Amino acid sequence: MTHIALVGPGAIGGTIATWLSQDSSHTVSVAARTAFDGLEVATPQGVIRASPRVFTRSEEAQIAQWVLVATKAYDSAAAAKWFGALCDDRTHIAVLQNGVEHIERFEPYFPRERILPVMIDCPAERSGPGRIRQRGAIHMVVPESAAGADFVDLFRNLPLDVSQSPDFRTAAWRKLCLNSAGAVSAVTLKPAGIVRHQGVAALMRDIIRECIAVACAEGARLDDSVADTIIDNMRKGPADSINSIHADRLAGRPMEVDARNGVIVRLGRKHGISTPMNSLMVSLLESVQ
Ligand SMILES: NC(=O)C1=CN([C@@H]2O[C@H](COP(=O)(O)OP(=O)(O)OC[C@H]3O[C@@H](n4cnc5c(N)ncnc54)[C@H](OP(=O)(O)O)[C@@H]3O)[C@@H](O)[C@H]2O)C=CC1
Ligand SMILES: CC(C)(CO)C(=O)C(=O)O
Repeated sequence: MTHIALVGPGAIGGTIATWLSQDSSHTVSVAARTAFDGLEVATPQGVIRASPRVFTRSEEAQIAQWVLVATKAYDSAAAAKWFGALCDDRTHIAVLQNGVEHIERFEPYFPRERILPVMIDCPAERSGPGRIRQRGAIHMVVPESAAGADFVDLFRNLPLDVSQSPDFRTAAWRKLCLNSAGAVSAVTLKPAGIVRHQGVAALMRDIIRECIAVACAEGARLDDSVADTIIDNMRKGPADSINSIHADRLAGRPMEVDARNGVIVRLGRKHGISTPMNSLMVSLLESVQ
């Protein structure tokens, strides 16, 4: 029996906690900021439900073997406040967030060697506390390592695609390419179908190409064809899909501007790569925060 604690039961955290709860060889508990009754996720395979133990105070927490953090990047310091109550010296932390700085966000609070970064690709939208629509398949990639193998094993009985990669850096940057373009939806308040406008697709391609240039300077292995592949896939996807930074703006929450576009500008500057389109997205989104 593996005890897994999930911190941040929103669109991603709620979906993953509900899936993990379908496997009776785990006990799943949830550290929440806002209390709720039960989880219900409309998945492509049908509706799944779970009633994990939900707590909002650290006095109610128990030590877990795995702590899965799925808060927004800007809530990382607050999420880390749970670690004292959830972790002992054997606990591993898995960071299910977008961006390329999973470890950097949590190493001020936890031993670096027990932090596992997770690239998660899963379009999920929260309609209310504990109510989520999982619009597509879940893919997760972790670095090849003993902890990575353990993490993959948590999902062995579930229909999720979870794998280890010898080149996690490339997987994370490839995902950031997609997310960098998602800023356009947050700026315009238009769902994913806006990519079908030719001028917008061209703008998104430019944003992604800047991301690719910085990714390569950081050691990822991506070429310019990634931009066309991402735009083609977005065009084929559902037009009404709302990405998570767009959802944040609609809900009046802070946005992951720094984790998704700011990081491209910051690291671009470090390598002498100019990133005007990502700078523009950062300025526009910061101006409406
Ligand atoms: N949604 C998506 O489709 C995808 C999102 N991602 C990434 O996954 C990460 C999570 O995104 P997403 O699930 O959309 O975000 P949500 O805003 O839906 O969920 C975040 C959750 O974290 C909770 N939270 C915040 N602070 C704390 C805290 N201190 N303790 C406990 N819980 C806390 C929030 O509480 P409250 O309920 O009070 O708001 C909320 O339930 C982000 O990095 C995002 O970029 C990656 C792939 C796809
Ligand atoms: C674009 C998407 C849905 C892909 O998983 C995502 O990462 C997000 O909404 O933040």
